Amino acid sequence: MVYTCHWGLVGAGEISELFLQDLLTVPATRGVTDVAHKPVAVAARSLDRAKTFIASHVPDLKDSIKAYGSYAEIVADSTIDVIYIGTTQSTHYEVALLALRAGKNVLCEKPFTINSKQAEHLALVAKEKNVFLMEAVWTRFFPLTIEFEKLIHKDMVIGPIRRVFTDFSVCCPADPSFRLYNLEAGGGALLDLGLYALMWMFLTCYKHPENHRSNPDVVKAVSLKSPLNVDESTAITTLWSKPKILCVSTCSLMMDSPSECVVRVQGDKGDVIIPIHGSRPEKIIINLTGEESKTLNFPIPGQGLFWEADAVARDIRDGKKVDDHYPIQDSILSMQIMDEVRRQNDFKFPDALEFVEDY
Ligand SMILES: NC(=O)C1=CN([C@@H]2O[C@H](COP(=O)(O)OP(=O)(O)OC[C@H]3O[C@@H](n4cnc5c(N)ncnc54)[C@H](OP(=O)(O)O)[C@@H]3O)[C@@H](O)[C@H]2O)C=CC1
Ligand SMILES: O=C1OC[C@@H](O)[C@H](O)[C@H]1O
Repeated sequence: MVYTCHWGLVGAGEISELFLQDLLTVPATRGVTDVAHKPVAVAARSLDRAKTFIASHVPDLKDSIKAYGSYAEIVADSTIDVIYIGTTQSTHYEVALLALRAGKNVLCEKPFTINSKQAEHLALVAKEKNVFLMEAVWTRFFPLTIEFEKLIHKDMVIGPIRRVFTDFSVCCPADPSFRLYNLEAGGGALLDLGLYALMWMFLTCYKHPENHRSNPDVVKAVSLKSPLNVDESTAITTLWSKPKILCVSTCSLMMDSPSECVVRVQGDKGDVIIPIHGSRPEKIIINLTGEESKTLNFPIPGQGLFWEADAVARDIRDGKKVDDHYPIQDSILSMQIMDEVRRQNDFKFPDALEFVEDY
């Protein structure tokens, strides 16, 4: 039997539109037959904005998707199984608390929060309320990513891993009206883009079978600040002593990632490379010493946000409170590493953003 997951979308911005379009694609087009999705409602900070969002992006559904003019209203809607938070990161903590306290399951856009204390608090509230909580790091759920993990860890195609380079950079207009250059919106390269570079580090080093999900032994980082006070470029070196891997992860708002390679994993027998296509990689290249280069293709039939939505639907169907593939503990560690990078570089957000309730 097909399980249909009922979604409520919070925030009527860019990513909510892409997420909504992906919820509406037919699951069978990506080979999925066990779960389906139904968007039930969209909330914005004004009713007009929510209505305009629905009417302009999904005019055919304007009578079947509800519009709410406040986030408090949507989290009280009993027909919704899970709330998707697509607001700016400056608000994730506050909006997720609102939804969790209303007893709702939550999928919250990346970066999960501003700091790790907020992330820990959300995990605690989700546990108390016995609801599901996950950070929406969509790329983790791509078939490409799952194959990448299998190739390097299970199949060990390149033998023992020695060194890893990961990057995610996007050339952005240096303008505070753009959220990535705006400190008040939780901007900067690290939280928004560095998170992807750290994701590949997590998959390669943290999830290495010999690492047993231990923290890195060393985290050393340098950041270049913009006059607007956000980090424009950051480089993070991590050392993982159990599998004996050195990893360099970089991010920048000043230039795009080199298209030929955002991830390079070097092992004794060769390299595994992922070239980038925006934030939606579609190829894995395997270069083994003395052999012809091999390219594996993973076309994305849509935006690619539906794979994380499918995983959430299965988790909710099965009564899980944490996703096995991306447990909340990994989001907390990711935020802890970013806290440490910011501490080493004296990079603080305004107090109102760093705020954590006593818990
Ligand atoms: N997974 C992915 O590929 C991507 C993820 N993201 C993540 O999604 C989130 C939103 O990004 P994006 O959609 O590009 O951003 P937008 O600026 O397009 O939308 C952000 C939304 O946040 C809401 N919001 C609530 N409070 C505030 C506030 N105080 N200031 C500004 N906006 C507020 C607004 O909602 P309202 O409509 O209610 O007014 C607005 O629609 C970010 O955390 C980003 O990192 C972004 C791009 C890609
Ligand atoms: O998550 C993201 O991925 C793509 C980027 O362009 C965007 O700014 C970021 O939020």
